[in-house]
Amino acid sequence: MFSPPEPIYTVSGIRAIEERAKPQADPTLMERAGRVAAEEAVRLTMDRPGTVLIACGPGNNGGDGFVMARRLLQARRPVVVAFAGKTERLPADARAALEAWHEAGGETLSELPDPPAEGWALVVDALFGIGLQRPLEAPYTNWIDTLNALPGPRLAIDIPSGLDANTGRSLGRAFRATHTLSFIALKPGLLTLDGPDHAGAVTVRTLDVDPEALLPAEGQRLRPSMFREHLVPRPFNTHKGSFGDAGIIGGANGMNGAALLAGRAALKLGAGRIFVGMMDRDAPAVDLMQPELMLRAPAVVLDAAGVLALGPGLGLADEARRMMERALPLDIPLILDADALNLIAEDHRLEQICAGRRAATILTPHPAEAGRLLGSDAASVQADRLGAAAGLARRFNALIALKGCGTVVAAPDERWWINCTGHPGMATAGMGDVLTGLVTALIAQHWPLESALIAAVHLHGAAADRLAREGVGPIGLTSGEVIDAARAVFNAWIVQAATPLPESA
Ligand SMILES: NC(=O)C1=CN([C@@H]2O[C@H](COP(=O)(O)OP(=O)(O)OC[C@H]3O[C@@H](n4cnc5c(N)ncnc54)[C@H](OP(=O)(O)O)[C@@H]3O)[C@@H](O)[C@H]2O)[C@@H](O)CC1
Ligand SMILES: [K+]
Repeated sequence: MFSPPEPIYTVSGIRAIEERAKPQADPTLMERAGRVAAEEAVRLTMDRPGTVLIACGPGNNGGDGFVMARRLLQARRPVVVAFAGKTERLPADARAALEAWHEAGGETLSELPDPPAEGWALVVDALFGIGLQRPLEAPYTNWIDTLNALPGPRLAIDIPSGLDANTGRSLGRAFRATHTLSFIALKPGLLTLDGPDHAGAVTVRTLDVDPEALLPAEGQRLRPSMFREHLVPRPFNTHKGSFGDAGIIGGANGMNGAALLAGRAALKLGAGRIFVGMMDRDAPAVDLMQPELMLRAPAVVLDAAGVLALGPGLGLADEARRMMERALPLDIPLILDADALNLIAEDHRLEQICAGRRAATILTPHPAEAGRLLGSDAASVQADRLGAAAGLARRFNALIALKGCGTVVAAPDERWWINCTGHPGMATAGMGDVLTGLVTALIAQHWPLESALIAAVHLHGAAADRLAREGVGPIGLTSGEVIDAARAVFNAWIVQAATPLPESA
């Protein structure tokens, strides 16, 4: 549960580590990679006797495949190698690996063979790794289509072929793995955008290299250990005033529910008092499902809140714009989502006030909102989620949570994290409002902003994961259900955090 955060490196980072590790590496990194890949193949085929198919490509990813094949052959596992490249164009290490495979008695085919009657025990993709430069074309796309159509377990070596290791974008076509064995460290592309749909279960083998000793982590996979120090039981001698005054402003006509969901999430994650300012003058005066919430006029909430979230169902009317003009200069932390972001995107003056704020700001855009803020569009944001999140963090001097598959959190000082909790059932109405409420609650309870955002993002997904495990969703999951589950997961974390670590940890 509290395992350390895992470093993530982009391709240039991995290359830099490789350069530094290579001179001392004996056996070579490729030898090590092929060996651990063979071990993984043995593990995956423990109860599946039969032949392993390895598809090898024109670079060092293919070289890993040749070493793997040799190791499996030496372990008396039947293995077939298909090589989609030219021997004379292979890089030196990969060519040596191919020669060693031939010397060990192995053969290479130049086309993918038909599967045996009983099917392949395992299909291995060693076509392309982090050296992929451009969208794949025929014949590689045909190879990948054929491999993807094969039943049974499919193992990708380092990264599924066709996936951009930096962005997670499928370039033309990408291998769909059930398992990915990645070397040295995680790459962002495994964790965000199309990555999780293609990588399956990801395992990292460091190849006896300590990446962080050679290059500080560029990013990190989000883990509860990063905010463990704040997961502490409440002292007995406290009262509701000890846990902060959270304000939520939104809930325009037709969107009352968005503000209520955010308020309920803030309540159930422990904020002391929650003021919900409804933009809709005809909104109910009380949330009958959650009468603990104090529904007030938005102007009252502006004055009452120690931390303020603007956006859930805020709308784009002039009153909403005026509310933003009053809220942005306040000297309290602000969480901006949904229409608060859209208003900033369409009003240069609001944008400037927001970027120049002295107090802390958090923006939680989805890709379309991020696109509007950056003056681009959702597709451009998705083409480089890390870059978009980092760009927004710099532009607004704010913490950013760019939502979507593999939410990217970015800080203005260039640090970033990728979250891996959550599932597609979360793509439903109100889910962003709940996240807003969770972040607001933690800040109300005096968590440092960065920890609050990271914890809320992780918790949001972990709550949905817990529900899915219990049979609630993924499809049809509602955001209201996530609120109750978030409360349960959060309290469980606090109990676990108080449990002493075993001696060996
Ligand atoms: N880093 C490490 O520490 C370690 C790395 N190791 C392994 O090395 C892998 C990286 O190897 P790599 O650099 O040779 O790149 P790789 O992915 O095999 O592809 C390059 C080849 O593909 C070609 N090519 C590219 N795009 C193409 C396209 N769209 N369509 C067609 N061709 C395309 C490109 O040709 P070109 O672009 O020049 O035409 C070149 O021939 C890494 O993922 C890991 O598995 C481990 O051995 C040990 C530790
Ligand atoms: K691969």
